[in-house]
Amino acid sequence: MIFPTLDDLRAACRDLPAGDEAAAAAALARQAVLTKPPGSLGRLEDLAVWLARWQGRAIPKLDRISIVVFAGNHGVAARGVSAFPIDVTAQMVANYAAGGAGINRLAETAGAALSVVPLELDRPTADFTKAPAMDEADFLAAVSAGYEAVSPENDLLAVGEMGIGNTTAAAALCAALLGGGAGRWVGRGTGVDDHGLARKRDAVEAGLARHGAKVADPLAIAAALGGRELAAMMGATLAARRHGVPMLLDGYVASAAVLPLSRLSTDALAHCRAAHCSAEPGHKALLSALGLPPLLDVGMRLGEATGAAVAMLLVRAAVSCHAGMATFAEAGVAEKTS
Ligand SMILES: Cc1cc2ncn([C@H]3O[C@H](COP(=O)(O)O)[C@@H](O)[C@H]3O)c2cc1C
Ligand SMILES: O=C(O)c1cccnc1
Repeated sequence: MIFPTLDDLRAACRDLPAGDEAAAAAALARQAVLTKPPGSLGRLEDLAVWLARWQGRAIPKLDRISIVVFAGNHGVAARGVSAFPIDVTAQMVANYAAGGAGINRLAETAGAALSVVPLELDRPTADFTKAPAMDEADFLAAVSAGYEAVSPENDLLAVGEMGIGNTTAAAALCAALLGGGAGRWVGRGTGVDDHGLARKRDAVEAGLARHGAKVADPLAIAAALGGRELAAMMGATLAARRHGVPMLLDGYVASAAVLPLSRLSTDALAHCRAAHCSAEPGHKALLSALGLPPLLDVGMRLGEATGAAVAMLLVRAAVSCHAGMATFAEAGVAEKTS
């Protein structure tokens, strides 16, 4: 296990490696001489420079793109906070293996290798309204599993999740670490009705009442209110940073999972871009708290890294232009005069 103690994990969150400034500068310089008015490719230009910085290459490549989906089960689901039964988590893991889920199709479309990591599905976390969702050992095992799922060889990574009840865990994390009350962070998830929404709000409020005193310690909050798949996404995001792998953040749940990391170290998510803004209403405020404007806003609210997979198409477009366009000199095109 890569993090046997919380202190090991805390140490790994300090002194995070910076990106490659020279590669980023070279990419920026190249953008300035490609045959287009400066800045005319908008955020595609930023994506090319961002990839260059974290890959350490002036001309980034996208030969190895990976998507890892972590699955976990939640004790709080027993409180009627999801529109679907808890068994759906394991059933969807089988669906991933059979190739029938949304992320199977979108990973293939994006040219990404998909792997799925189920995390003790037959042992749901504790109901966080009654006890911490995970004890320290459970939490560290999940963070370690996430860290170990990331290969340093990746050119680009996204992580996603499957876990019935996890939009309630995500809302509880946001409410604890960002404030504003349960109502600001709770949404309909898989599509709960008004009664379900009220049960979610009650659960989040009960979780805050029980564990809110731990807010000074983001890792304690992640263990008390989160879930195994959220902890694993946090571990994977830390691994990507330490290995210099650029990453696309998926939806509300994936973004909430990395919030504790950003509370531990202000620039911990410098290697990340937000793929999209989920239709889950708290996501917009969460992304703004993380300082990460979304690339897309197309009403998706599926999780599974599906939003990130769609944004990979935009990243591929960015690299195709950056690597393949002619410069003014190469094409004999006159440069800007005023
Ligand atoms: C068939 C199905 C496939 C999914 N794939 C992702 N989710 C998404 O919905 C769940 C969170 O919503 P809630 O908090 O309301 O349970 C997570 O599993 C998430 O990944 C799914 C949900 C369902 C039902
Ligand atoms: O945006 C998400 O991550 C999300 C939204 C609804 C259900 N599951 C995940």
